[in-house]
Amino acid sequence: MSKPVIPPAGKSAEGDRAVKTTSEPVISLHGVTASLGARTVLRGIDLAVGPGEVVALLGANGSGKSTAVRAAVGQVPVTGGELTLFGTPLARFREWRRVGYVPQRSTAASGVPATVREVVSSGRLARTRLRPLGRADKAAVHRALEVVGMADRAADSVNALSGGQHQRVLIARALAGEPDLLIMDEPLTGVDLASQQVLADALREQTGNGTSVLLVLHELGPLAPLIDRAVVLRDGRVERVDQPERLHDPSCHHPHDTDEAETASKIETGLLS
Ligand SMILES: Nc1ncnc2c1ncn2[C@@H]1O[C@H](COP(=O)(O)OP(=O)(O)OP(=O)(O)O)[C@@H](O)[C@H]1O
Repeated sequence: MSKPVIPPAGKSAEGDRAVKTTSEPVISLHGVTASLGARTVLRGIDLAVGPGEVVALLGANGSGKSTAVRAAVGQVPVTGGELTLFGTPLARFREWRRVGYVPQRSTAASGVPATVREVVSSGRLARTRLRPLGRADKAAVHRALEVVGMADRAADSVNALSGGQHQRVLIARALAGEPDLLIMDEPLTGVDLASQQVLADALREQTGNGTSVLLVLHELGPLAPLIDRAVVLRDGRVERVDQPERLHDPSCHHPHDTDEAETASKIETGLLS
């Protein structure tokens, strides 16, 4: 199998677009099935994210979005179909430093009094192994903290943060690893609108450098312009795939085009039925 082409940091937008159309997906699910307990949750998911692409997983509560991304990072066993990361079947994939994962609303606190900087630094572990953080590692940690607007809280205990601030720290931890693929499960939950815009700007910068993003969302919000494709799940299957940027482009709308407006609004909520 040929090696995937990942554009280097600082690559031009034109170059990224060219790579998008020609390279193999950084993540690919084909007919993927998965069960939780006795319940079949994924019933044959097809999904692919190319280099530099941003794909949103939408759908009603319980449609299988979290299960799909958890399967992609090996947290839920796949019972059928094919799942590859960077062209390698999941079972043989070892390059986890290339993947940044932000789980669904969880806390950065562990009972152990860690500082914000320590938690974000742990995002470099897969790169540094057990070596102390070098200058480049510290710079990446600082930059990730700045990107999410938490640099001034670096020395604070994570136990002293609000829910939305925890979320920003977890996003910074994923960004600190400078991943080629960022997988985020509802990163906007509990994050105020201004911070959502900060995250949108951060993601735009990451994707400009060639990072691919797969994220679970309930609302596109400020991320809408970044999203190349919205994959809507329903009852463990892909119900439809849309291009929200086109749907949100006012030039694409006609005042009387109520069907399209209605579809756009349903995609916005992820409750397309
Ligand atoms: N541990 C579990 N055991 C059995 N069933 C589960 C388990 N966790 C989740 N489920 C079920 O799997 C289905 C899909 O859950 P999942 O969390 O993937 O949905 P989701 O689309 O991410 O939902 P939400 O928007 O509410 O986060 C749901 O019907 C849920 O009840």
